[in-house]
Amino acid sequence: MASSMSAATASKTFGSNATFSGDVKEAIAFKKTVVSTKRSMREMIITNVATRPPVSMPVTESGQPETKLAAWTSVRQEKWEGELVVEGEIPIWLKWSRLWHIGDYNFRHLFDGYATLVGLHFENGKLKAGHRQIESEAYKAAKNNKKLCYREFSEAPKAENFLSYLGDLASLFSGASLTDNANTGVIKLGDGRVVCLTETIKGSIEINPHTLETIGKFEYTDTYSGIIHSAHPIVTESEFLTLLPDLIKPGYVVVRMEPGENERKVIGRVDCRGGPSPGWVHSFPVTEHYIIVPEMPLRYCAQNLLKAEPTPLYKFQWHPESKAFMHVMCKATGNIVASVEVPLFVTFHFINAYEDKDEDGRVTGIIADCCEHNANTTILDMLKLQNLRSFNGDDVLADARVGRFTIPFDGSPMGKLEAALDPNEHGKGMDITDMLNACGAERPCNFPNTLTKIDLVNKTAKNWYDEGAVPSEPFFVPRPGATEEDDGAVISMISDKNDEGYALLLDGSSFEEIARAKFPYGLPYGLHGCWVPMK
Ligand SMILES: CC(=O)/C=C/C=C(C)/C=C/C1=C(C)CCCC1(C)C
Ligand SMILES: CC(/C=C/C=O)=C\C=C\C=O
Ligand SMILES: [Fe+2]
Repeated sequence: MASSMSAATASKTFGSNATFSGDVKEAIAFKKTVVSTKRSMREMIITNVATRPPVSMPVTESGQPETKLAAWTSVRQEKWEGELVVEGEIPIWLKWSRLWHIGDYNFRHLFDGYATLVGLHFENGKLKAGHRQIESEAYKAAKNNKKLCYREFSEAPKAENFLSYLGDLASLFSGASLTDNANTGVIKLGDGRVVCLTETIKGSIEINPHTLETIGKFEYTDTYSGIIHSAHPIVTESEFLTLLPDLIKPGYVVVRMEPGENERKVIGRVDCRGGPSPGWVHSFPVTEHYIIVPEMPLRYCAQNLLKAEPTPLYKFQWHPESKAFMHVMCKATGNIVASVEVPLFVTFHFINAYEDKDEDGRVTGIIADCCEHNANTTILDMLKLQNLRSFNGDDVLADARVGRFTIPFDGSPMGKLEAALDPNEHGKGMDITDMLNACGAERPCNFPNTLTKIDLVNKTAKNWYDEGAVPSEPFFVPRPGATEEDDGAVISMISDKNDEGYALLLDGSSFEEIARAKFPYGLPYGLHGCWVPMK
């Protein structure tokens, strides 16, 4: 990619020596050939898989059996640990997976589900793996009461009467009724603490990356009283940067937190240029000197936040009349150095951003790339579990592209948004990216089903595809001593046909398969993860 590496990627490093403890008494160990590499076959010991409870096969509205992809099902037990052997030298890999139902309660959307952490640890040729539920208040309350007790992404407990609705209103604005279900991402702070996040601020939960145990709520000690933040802060060894959407006075507060601290300090503020509320900021990009604040016309909606039943766009509303903008804030001063109108867009994930310079080295503008859904909000509906489970061969995934924003610094009122490469290179599917590597599409499909490596200089892509399988977010791990940006391994967790699943390793450069290691059972689709270097 013709750009500086993002801080988030640069912070992923190698480590070693993570251990998982297993309950030997309960363990049901058996030998099974599970790892195939191009060179050898190896053995794995799996623990506790026999505790898998029976699961009934879900059916679609028309009564047809649904897909046997574990991706769209619940994880089958709260906890599992096991070990298998591969060649390699990769540290703990934390990755998300989901519990879609609790008791009889079934969630509706991919962005719902109680958080399960999945850890992969490759060390000296051995792969240890495990998963464990995060003990959020929302999860514990749902488990104890056998019903939803907090407002989740697409679901809310139903108010029993008008008075309790009024109480709900108050508790919404205080944040008390919102979930702390940290099901979206996991970050390693510069001081080594590992925190799981979602878009509610109270859903920041510290975990032990070795055991995957929940340590407790990550408390911010500043006085900021807002309730939501971006799901993807930018985290480096030296700082944590995030955006706090202001729903009262539409805008965004940009904050920074130092390693070892729990206090976010304000860098600056951006007022929205459109209304009636700030645009959804699932993620945002930064460059060396600037923080880029996107103002997307898919905006938070206070009325929808209050509804118990899902609306077509959940907690959001599409406001094309409010237009779309990109703002650029100087990291050092908090001043806004550019604010341009751009074509309408829909994105969850920014990929990267860099400063464009003239011959004298002066910054002339910003280039920012994202996974862009052609300003089409139907992607949110597509990600309903019922839609994902009922794939019947029709090509229903809406087209997406690498959207490249150009934000000039010369005072022009308009910026540009164009495809950075021909979307046919990646099957016109594009999301869930780790810089160069993302998920693309092999049509027909209803969800991104390939791993794709995008080359934004030559405007080409290399694709990996396994018929019927759904890959999770690819993770690039550089080889120690690498000088080329793609010298390393790409790892993804694959949900395979027939309820199976495996960890996949691709060569970062050729994108050829190096190894795969089968899990004892398929795991539900996970969103984001991170590397935790071991001491
Ligand atoms: C793209 C993606 O993964 C989005 C996840 C979004 C989440 C988890 C949003 C969560 C929210 C709540 C749980 C309640 C309040 C509103 C909102 C921020 C939408
Ligand atoms: C799964 C996903 C977003 C995850 C957010 O964190 C987006 C899928 C988009 C499909 O094209
Ligand atoms: Fe995300």
